[in-house]
Amino acid sequence: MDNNTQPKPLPEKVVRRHAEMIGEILPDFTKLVVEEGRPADAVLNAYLRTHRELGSRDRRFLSQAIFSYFRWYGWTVSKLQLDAPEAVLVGVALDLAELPQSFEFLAGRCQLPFTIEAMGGKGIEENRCILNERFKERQGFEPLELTDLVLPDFASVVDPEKVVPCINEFQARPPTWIRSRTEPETLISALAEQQIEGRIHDQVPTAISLEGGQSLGNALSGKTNQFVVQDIASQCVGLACAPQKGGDWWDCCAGAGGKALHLMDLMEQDGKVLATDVRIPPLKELKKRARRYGIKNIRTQTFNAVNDEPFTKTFDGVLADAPCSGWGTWSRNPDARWRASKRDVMQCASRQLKILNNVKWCVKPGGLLVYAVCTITRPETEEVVMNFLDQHSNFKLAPFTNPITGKQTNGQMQVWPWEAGGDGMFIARFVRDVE
Ligand SMILES: C[S@@+](CC[C@H](N)C(=O)[O-])C[C@H]1O[C@@H](n2cnc3c(N)ncnc32)[C@H](O)[C@@H]1O
Repeated sequence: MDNNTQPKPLPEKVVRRHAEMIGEILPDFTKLVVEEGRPADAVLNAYLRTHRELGSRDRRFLSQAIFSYFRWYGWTVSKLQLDAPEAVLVGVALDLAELPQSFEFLAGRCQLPFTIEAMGGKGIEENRCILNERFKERQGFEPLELTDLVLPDFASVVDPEKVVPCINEFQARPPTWIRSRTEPETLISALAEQQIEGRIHDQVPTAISLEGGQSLGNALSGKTNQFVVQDIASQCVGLACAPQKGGDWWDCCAGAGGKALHLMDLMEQDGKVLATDVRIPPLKELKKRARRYGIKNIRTQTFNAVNDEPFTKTFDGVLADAPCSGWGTWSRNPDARWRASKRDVMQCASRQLKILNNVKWCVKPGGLLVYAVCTITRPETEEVVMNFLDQHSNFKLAPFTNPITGKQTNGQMQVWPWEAGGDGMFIARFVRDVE
């Protein structure tokens, strides 16, 4: 969409339909997401697949409504016990600086004790005070606290000093990041032609951010093999691996291959990557993506990194981008926090250590083992590293440059969500003794 033109007003029957949809679908969505633990984007996509009659403005409306609803659910539903339409409305008002037409219409039908206005851009603390003031006469009212926006156990597994800044960060949608596979300026110019502002990161010249929600397919059509959508924190993992040209790497939890593709690009296609995962569908997707990007030397294979016998072959580097609690991605997936638990964190930590213990056999003497998780909990980050080092005296932390700050690490780094405006991510790099 051309950002300089005002969107055309929607016909009343459309905004009426939007308002009705909220009451119809939100109760089921809430059950599926909060009680049955299904990701909101998967639930929404499944709904859209069975409702082909919905067009792009309906999809935009639903996406905004649902993500704002889950982002502020801890205040609106858990604490204030608002019904779905009111909770959606307050959530959207907290997120946006201007209420879109369908939400204005919804406001006319809601039973709030005050006239709702857009509150986005004011800051969470100010908005918390405003809402406390507005709802204080409600029966059973308890003041809203920042910590209502995460689960009660949050502070017991995250560095206490980081609790407030993390919650602040989770309440806003981060930019979309792409990794440029060409001169980044080429992409910046192509985006500018579509009135989209792309910004190159100060320290990571291949990382470009754009405001979230832009359709890249249209803006960069014709250039789709020249960039990869990849969060800045995820790009840091490949940079920490720093594979040498001609290198032989194993990406043992490769998924759809965001990092495997990056490793090949960093080696300028001169090298090879074995990409394994316990699930077949993401590996098929990886193969498709590699073909689209013209990347040849990635071989895929299923492998259970916890239980399967490690290969007898050794590699220059092994990357374990391990399954984790995902708490670093809560700004992008605001619903995920409502099905999180400390128990899950502890189970993830135990599985992560098992993966490292299993795949370490495949690191060449003098080779690298890189551990990455998109989370911010201590049990899955520094404690996994401590336990691994305690158990394996032939591995040491291998210092590397923090790609975001340009400063030297001691071999491990936590990317906090506010540091780069992306996901939270932890990276540790070990080197195996030469013997
Ligand atoms: C954080 S994701 C990997 C993302 C991927 N590296 C990327 O950059 O796109 C973790 C992956 O680990 C896989 N996984 C989970 N348990 C596993 C296991 N026991 N062995 C191997 N892979 C596993 C999941 O299927 C998931 O694809």
